[in-house]
Amino acid sequence: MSIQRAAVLGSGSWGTAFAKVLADAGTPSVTVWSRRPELAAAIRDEHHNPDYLPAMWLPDAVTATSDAFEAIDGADLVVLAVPSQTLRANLAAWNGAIGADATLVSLMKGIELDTLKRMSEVIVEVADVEPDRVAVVTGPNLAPEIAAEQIAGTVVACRDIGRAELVQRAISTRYLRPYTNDDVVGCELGGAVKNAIALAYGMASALGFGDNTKATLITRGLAETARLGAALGANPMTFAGLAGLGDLIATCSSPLSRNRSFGERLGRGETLEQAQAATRQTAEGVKSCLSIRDLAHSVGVEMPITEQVEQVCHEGVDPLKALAALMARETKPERPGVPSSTGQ
Ligand SMILES: NC(=O)C1=CN([C@@H]2O[C@H](COP(=O)(O)OP(=O)(O)OC[C@H]3O[C@@H](n4cnc5c(N)ncnc54)[C@H](OP(=O)(O)O)[C@@H]3O)[C@@H](O)[C@H]2O)C=CC1
Ligand SMILES: O=C(CO)COP(=O)(O)O
Repeated sequence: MSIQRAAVLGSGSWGTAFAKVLADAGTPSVTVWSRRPELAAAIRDEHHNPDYLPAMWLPDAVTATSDAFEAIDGADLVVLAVPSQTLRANLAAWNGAIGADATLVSLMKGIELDTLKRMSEVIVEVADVEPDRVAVVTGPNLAPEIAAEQIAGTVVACRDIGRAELVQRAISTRYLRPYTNDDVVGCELGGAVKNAIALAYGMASALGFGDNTKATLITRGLAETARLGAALGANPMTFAGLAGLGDLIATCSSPLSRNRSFGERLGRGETLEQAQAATRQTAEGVKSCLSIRDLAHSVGVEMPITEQVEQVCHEGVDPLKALAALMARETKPERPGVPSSTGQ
């Protein structure tokens, strides 16, 4: 069995690059939904997206429309690529359009404000589908690099491994190698939390801190991600994989990352409003640091880096003071609760 017709809902950087991946992997028909008719026309008629990925040319199998119902009609794969905080309203507007057997794929890396739900949970609730029908694609996948066909790995997470394999086949190309995983919780948390950590990394980088600082942020950022994951039932090994460490490294170290770049702006002294005004694309960590912090509190988990990122973004705390606050925390074992090594 293979995917014959895919709908990609969202024509930003990742939605558009993902449409190319699907077509390059052999999907005969890929329809992108763009909320702006002029952008849908550019993708459909000129085979490129001048606003997000002007250097990328799309295969003939990719077309576009500004009518979401037209995109979804008959699709056996429905890919969601809108900002995390608008997903609920977007999906509600498309209610009833998604076919009874279609597989739904989330590309989004955020946690919903207020409900504290992961994106797959929002999809299950609003589209009223079984969790087994929802897959998550996540990993070190900066859209401009994928668009340029630079080699990368990714993860397709789904509770139903047969469905994960279906999506795996649908996006397997000479430049993208997908692995399956049944740990949806861990994969989604890895993708969401790395955005908050990349904001911290960007701040530290703009403040002139060096590689020791950056390595510490990455490593301790992963530690707090894994702590949250453990409390929410994720497999700890997921965080050592592409959806955890892999994505965290790519996002923190790349100047292409919107989250890291946003953090750099804050580190240079811009206010949240100034940084937002200068940024057109989605930096998910800016809002998700709030929901991740609240999610951690709800299960009694400490996430000091995420908490300080929230303080800088939403309470106007000076990034240098946030770093000082992290350093002033009580000293503790590297892995609290894990028995000491008995090796000599
Ligand atoms: N870019 C990347 O490298 C990667 C991104 N992701 C994740 O994918 C998700 C989508 O990101 P990405 O494509 O990069 O984001 P972009 O910011 O590049 O694009 C956002 C898209 O969503 C649309 N949009 C904005 N607001 C709304 C709304 N209220 N209702 C409906 N559509 C809206 C935009 O339309 P318009 O152009 O009209 O504003 C645009 O098509 C995010 O969760 C991100 O974390 C995951 C992996 C890689
Ligand atoms: O998720 C991404 C890479 O895997 C993209 O990161 P940014 O949203 O920070 O650009």
